[in-house]
Amino acid sequence: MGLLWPSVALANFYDVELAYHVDDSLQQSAAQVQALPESAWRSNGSRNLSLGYTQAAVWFRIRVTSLAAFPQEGLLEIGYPVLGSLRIYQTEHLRDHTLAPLELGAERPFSQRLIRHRNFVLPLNLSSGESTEWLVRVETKTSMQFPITMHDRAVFEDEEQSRLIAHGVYVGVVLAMLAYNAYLLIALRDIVYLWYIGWMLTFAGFVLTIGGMSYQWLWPNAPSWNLTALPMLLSLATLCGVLFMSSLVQLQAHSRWGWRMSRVLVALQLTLALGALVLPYKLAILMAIGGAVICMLGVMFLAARLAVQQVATARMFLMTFSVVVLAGCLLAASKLGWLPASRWIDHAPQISSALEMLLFSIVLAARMEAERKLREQTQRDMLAQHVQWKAELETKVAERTDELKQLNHSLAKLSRTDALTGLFNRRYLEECIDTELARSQQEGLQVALYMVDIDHFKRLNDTHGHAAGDVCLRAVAQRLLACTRPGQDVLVRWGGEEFCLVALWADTRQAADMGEQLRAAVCDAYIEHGALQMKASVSIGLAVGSPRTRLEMLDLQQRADESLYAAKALGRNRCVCATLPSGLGSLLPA
Ligand SMILES: Nc1nc2c(ncn2[C@@H]2O[C@H](COP(=O)(O)OP(=O)(O)OP(=O)(O)O)[C@@H](O)[C@H]2O)c(=O)[nH]1
Repeated sequence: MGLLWPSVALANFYDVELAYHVDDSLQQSAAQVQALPESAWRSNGSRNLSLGYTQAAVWFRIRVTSLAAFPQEGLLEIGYPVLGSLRIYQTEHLRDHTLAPLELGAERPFSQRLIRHRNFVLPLNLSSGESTEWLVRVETKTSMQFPITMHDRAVFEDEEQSRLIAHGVYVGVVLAMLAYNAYLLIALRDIVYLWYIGWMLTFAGFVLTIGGMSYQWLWPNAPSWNLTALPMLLSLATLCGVLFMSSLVQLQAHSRWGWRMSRVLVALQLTLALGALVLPYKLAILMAIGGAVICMLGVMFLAARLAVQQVATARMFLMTFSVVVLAGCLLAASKLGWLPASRWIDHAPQISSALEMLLFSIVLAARMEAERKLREQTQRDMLAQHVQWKAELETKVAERTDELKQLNHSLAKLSRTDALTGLFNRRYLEECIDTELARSQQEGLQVALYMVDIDHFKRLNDTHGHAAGDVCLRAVAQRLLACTRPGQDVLVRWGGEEFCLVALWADTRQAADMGEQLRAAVCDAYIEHGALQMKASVSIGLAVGSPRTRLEMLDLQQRADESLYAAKALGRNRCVCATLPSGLGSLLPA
């Protein structure tokens, strides 16, 4: 710290008196001012006079007496670099009218300065006990502040090194933060970094301009721009600050009216920034300061509201922003004389804004981290949701598949079943033929194929009605089914009043016995339909053989058909077997 802030005790080698006189007419000459009585001069004992904004010319009288016991090489520093026009006279030279006054000021090019420094610095060499007096006429559009310091030249140069290091550190921090955030802006494409960069640039520009550094280093030959830049940079910095805060805390998402209010503040600052180009400096800077104060209060109010609503970034913003506000208050208190002057306080804008930039970077990093965590959590939630949905979908698909299977099964069953009798249909028999052929061959059994036809069914239908016919069909089907061996014989409704049975037997006799059983089962008992009692009989054509192929099976079926015709021709209610040695003939009488 000793390096940056060396002691100023050497200033005590000089006795400095400062007084001022206000020339409202703007016409008084240096000689007239010098001739003024002592009562025309005012002084409050301070070396830092602040007279606010004035149209008048103010004459400052500086008396310096060396207290040192040896000759002193000194420098007089007027520490307010934005003063517009200074005309400096050394009183002992006033009688010599050939000597022109020294002209300085922010309205003149930087190159006119005696010593190239952001403040106005004059060399002042005094021998032991020697006194000198200076008259400085100041006219300025800025506030009339006149802080003076007498320095020992060696100490001043030493201190200047420290100041340059401090400025260098500040500019270095700003540049590093700019580069870092420009990288983040490009990498993350998050607009908040653009406003942050804008705020850093304009705020650092404002701090450097008010400290005279911009004029010295950036635009030394543009004195009028220097005055325009100050209010403009202040308004632009405030504008970027509002946009940064609004984007950082996602104001639009959290508070509609807060967001609208921030847009109003932005519009105000934009107007003020453009106004700085055309308005007189005094009006522009006062409006810019007013606008900045309004925005600062507005932004803190909005951040505080969101902080109360537990918005984490708003709380972080509020804490960080308080640092700058505190620095601003310290600076103001110091300028108003409420606090003793201190180099720390003089550099408060630089220190606080550098600190602010660092802290906001931490806030942005914390925000990035929070967003990363949120993104990861969202991904985890989505993954869990996805897994759950997948499981639910799989369960549903399995359920639907089961239902479809059952439906298919039912459909298949339906497509193979006769709706009236409940027996299998002809299609089912088609499907079974291969199995039956294979089984007969494996087990060495003969295939017996029975074609069963109800006798005079048309007459029954015509006599008792179609419904009675249906009842008869169902009863015959059940009686035939009762004669079959479950799981072995295949009985189907062939069509109309006709049935077909395929059964495997060891020999023709067994097959013929079954034919007789079928015939007898049908005609043995009445079929009842309400009060009606019907008698039914069937004719059966039987063919027995050992078919190996579907074609041979078809042949067997044709022979059974022929037997059926024969049974009908022989008088019905009988079973005729095609393979009996006696050829087509009645097995049993009706
Ligand atoms: N009620 C009813 N009648 C049917 C059904 N399918 C066919 N029929 C009738 O069955 C009768 C068959 O008559 P036919 O082919 O002349 O035979 P049939 O009268 O039994 O004479 P034979 O066979 O020579 O003894 C027709 O009248 C058909 O309308 C059915 O599902 N229900």
